[in-house]
Amino acid sequence: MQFNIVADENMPNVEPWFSPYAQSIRRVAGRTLTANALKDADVLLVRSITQVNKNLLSGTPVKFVGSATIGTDHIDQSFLKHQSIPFYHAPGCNAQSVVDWLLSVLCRLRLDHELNWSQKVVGVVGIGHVGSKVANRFKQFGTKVLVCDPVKNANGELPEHIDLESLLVQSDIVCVHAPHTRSGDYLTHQMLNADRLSLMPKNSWLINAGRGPVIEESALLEARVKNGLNIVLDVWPNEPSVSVPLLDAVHLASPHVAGYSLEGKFKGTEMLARAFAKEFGLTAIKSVPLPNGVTVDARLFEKSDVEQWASEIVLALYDPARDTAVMRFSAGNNQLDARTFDALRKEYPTRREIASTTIAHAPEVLKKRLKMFGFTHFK
Ligand SMILES: NC(=O)C1=CN([C@@H]2O[C@H](COP(=O)(O)OP(=O)(O)OC[C@H]3O[C@@H](n4cnc5c(N)ncnc54)[C@H](O)[C@@H]3O)[C@@H](O)[C@H]2O)C=CC1
Ligand SMILES: O=C(O)C(=O)[C@H](O)COP(=O)(O)O
Repeated sequence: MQFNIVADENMPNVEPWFSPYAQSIRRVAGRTLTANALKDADVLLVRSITQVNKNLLSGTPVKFVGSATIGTDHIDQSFLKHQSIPFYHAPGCNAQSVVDWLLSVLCRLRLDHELNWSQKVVGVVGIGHVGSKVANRFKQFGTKVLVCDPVKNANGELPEHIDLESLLVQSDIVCVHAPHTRSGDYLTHQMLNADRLSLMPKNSWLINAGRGPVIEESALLEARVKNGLNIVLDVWPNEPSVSVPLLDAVHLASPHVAGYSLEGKFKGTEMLARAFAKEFGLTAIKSVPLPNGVTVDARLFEKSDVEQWASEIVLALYDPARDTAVMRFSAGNNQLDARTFDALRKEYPTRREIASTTIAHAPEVLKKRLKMFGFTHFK
């Protein structure tokens, strides 16, 4: 059986993974996709910017939907289930990318704001694929970590869970890795509102790489002014638009790219291809190899302080200060508009993960520090 496949234009490797089963592969702009563009489609492959629901799929022959993402808040899964359309996403595909993004953020804050983050109390909200890796990485540095995940706790999976309010009161740095949900017992829509943010210690830090609407924009701005809250955002309350007052209020900004490592993107497509092959009883191709990772010469970043030296090396892979500057430069008077936000993501430069990177000429003391960040290749 051969399929007509419609895939988001920003998904890598669709051709090598899907061409063995494809009558056609058509690339489309995910944000503006309409039912009309799916009138002959058997398979729909999307990213987070396509709302997949009754409006999009009614009257189309689509019989498989895949999203090369961790998050699923753009998918009406109950509609798909009701229509018996199999749906797969890519749990965990870019979790390591988000961890690496966070480490770069912390290194930038260490250098620019002397934030000695590894000695602080860090609260992690949402302990799934991303949050659990984040918590474990902090523990490598000996950091005290508090965790909040009421869903896992209710299932008896997270005995160390503390409630959100206690976590906010006790943490110097809060990292949000929760999904965006609008229903259920533990909905996260605007979960971080003015009352909750007011619980955070003065001048503490809030970092969100989960979903934007988990935090209320007006509450963030108020907490910045009233409580000196320091803010880092990869995801935005009204994404894809970003208001200039909010962009001005944050210390570091990026256009929803925490998950954008090459490794994460490759894995997302691969997971969908394997799920697709299994669903239709087909044989998946073996692999699409990743390009070789990069080598960084430690001597180019030498500093007398080993923590600073390691930070400079992490920032050589990815520096969120660059994204911050690009977003500010690209914004108009009142907002960074949706089209510009999407363009920044579409044209995003290739980023490699820490674990794919080789460090050359690092002395033992530096190697020891770099291993804490997840570097494993040295020469
Ligand atoms: N910025 C980016 O580029 C990326 C963002 N994401 C976002 O990060 C989110 C987390 O990713 P994963 O860890 O892979 O997802 P996951 O589904 O593995 O874990 C999410 C965790 O959040 C927990 N959770 C649900 N409601 C909660 C609440 N009210 N309070 C605290 N925790 C709650 C769940 O129980 C679950 O353990 C995704 O849903 C996605 O929206 C994911 C990848 C990249
Ligand atoms: O996987 C997720 O969930 C994410 O947030 C992705 O990194 C979002 O990337 P796009 O699908 O919007 O390209």
